[in-house]
Amino acid sequence: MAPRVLISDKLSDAAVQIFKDRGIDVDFQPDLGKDKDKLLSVIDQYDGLAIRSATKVTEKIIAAASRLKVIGRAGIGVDNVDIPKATARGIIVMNTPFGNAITTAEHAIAMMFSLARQIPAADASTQAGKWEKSGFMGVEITSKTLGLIGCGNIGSIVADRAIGLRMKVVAFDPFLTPERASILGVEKVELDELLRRADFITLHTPLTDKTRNIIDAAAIAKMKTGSYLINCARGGLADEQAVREALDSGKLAGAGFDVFVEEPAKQNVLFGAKNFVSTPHLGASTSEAQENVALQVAEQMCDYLLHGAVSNALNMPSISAEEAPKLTPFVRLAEQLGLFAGQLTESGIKTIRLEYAGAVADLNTRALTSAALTGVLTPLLQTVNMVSAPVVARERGIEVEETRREQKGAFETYIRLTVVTENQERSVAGTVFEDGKPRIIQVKGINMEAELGAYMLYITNEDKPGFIGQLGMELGNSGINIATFNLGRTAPGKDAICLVEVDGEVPQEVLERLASVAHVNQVKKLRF
Ligand SMILES: NC(=O)c1ccc[n+]([C@@H]2O[C@H](COP(=O)([O-])OP(=O)(O)OC[C@H]3O[C@@H](n4cnc5c(N)ncnc54)[C@H](O)[C@@H]3O)[C@@H](O)[C@H]2O)c1
Ligand SMILES: O=C(O)CC[C@@H](O)C(=O)O
Repeated sequence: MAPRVLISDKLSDAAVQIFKDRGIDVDFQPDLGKDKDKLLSVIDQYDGLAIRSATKVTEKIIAAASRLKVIGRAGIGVDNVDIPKATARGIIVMNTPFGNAITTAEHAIAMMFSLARQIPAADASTQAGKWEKSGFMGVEITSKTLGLIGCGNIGSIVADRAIGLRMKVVAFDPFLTPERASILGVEKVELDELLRRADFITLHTPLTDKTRNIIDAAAIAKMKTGSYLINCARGGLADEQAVREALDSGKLAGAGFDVFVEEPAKQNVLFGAKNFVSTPHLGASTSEAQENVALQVAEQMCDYLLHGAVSNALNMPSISAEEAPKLTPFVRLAEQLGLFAGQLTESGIKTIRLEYAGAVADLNTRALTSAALTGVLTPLLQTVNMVSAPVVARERGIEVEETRREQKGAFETYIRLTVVTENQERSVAGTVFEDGKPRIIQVKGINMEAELGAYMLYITNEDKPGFIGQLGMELGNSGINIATFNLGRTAPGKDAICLVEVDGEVPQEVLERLASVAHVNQVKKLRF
């Protein structure tokens, strides 16, 4: 069955076409996202949800989204998605980090000109027939200092445009390296210095605990009298009440906001203030940007739903479309190793160790580790997947270790997984042969070569004559057909391990009879 995607916000039609062309069943209901109850009632029918900012993907929506695998945000900010809850449910959240950056940077520059020349107020006055030529004295931008708070994708483009306008640009961004600042032609400064020196300040950070109200009354007090403030990033970066007071007192000569603490902003303390210019979250609203983000999100969601390729996910390492086919058999192997160890683990897990040797070490081992963790945790939790497994492991205090190395041994490439519990340490290793099928090559240090089927028996025993015959007879007498049989031992007459693939479920009473066969130490059924 083709995956089903719901587009619940106003996305460019280009996205719909991409989904259709790639064989995905798509429902385009651009206003559905605003109707929380309706969304809640239909979300369980979809594998993918494509949104902009109007759809709020809350904990409740995520809880009801039993089939959902991916949420695609056509845009940058994902503050309308409960990412921790999505992650816990194994749902990938992806965005399109570059598609609307130029457009948003241009909006910030447009705001700067609007403020410098009071264009909106002058326009309203002129169209009202007032011709107030002396009422709208402006300021020149050339040679003024622009202070960027946040110098990532959008901030850097704003810097580039501002330098083109012959402005001096200073930037406060703790993650901006001096090298990058020098490439961009901006001066990296601390916040206080920026506040003190800038004629125009523009905000380009996400809204976090650190950036909320980064422009508050105390920050405004440090700014130049007659300076300007622009916010085209997120409502809440500036304290709206404090900005209003600064506009009223003339401390700020103007402020331009595209984003508000509460959106849609039908009322706001800033409305009506002198030289306050506002737009209704239009930063990303150009046909070019909307086409870009719609195409990109649709492609990314299709790549994931159809091929498992992951790009621009906020809660999962990237797997390129090119890499996905190479990775797939190793993902299966890693998950099988995890399932194997997870089903044999009965006490609290302290550490899960992954060792990648040979060619597999050059692949995306973060994704493989996620797959292995999924396998280990599935017998305990059932609903865990590659997105949620690393978080679940962390929450449970499980230490995850990963090592990679070149391999010169018998197998060209292999993965070894070790689970350390309070009581013991158990390792299982596997490889992928040329046929693309995963094989188990070592269990607890004992070499063997076993393909895992859906129904397996794991038996540990002493290596004694007659054991195999007795085991086969017991299974045969119970009507259970053996599909494959694999043995390994430490040394003749010593510890041995037997992996038997059977054609169906083995009832409990048969397991008990097998456990009582002479020389058997342990019998456990495993499912893959
Ligand atoms: N108005 C709109 O329609 C619109 C459109 C696109 C993006 N946005 C918003 O614009 C903002 C920036 O987007 P971006 O693509 O440039 O993001 P980005 O992640 O590329 O850049 C953000 C920058 O902020 C910096 N930063 C983080 N914490 C900081 C702090 N405490 N102080 C200073 N800098 C800090 C980061 O180091 C990073 O360089 C986001 O909030 C995004 O949601 C708004
Ligand atoms: O979708 C929009 O119109 C706004 C997008 C913008 O806020 C973003 O973070 O990308």
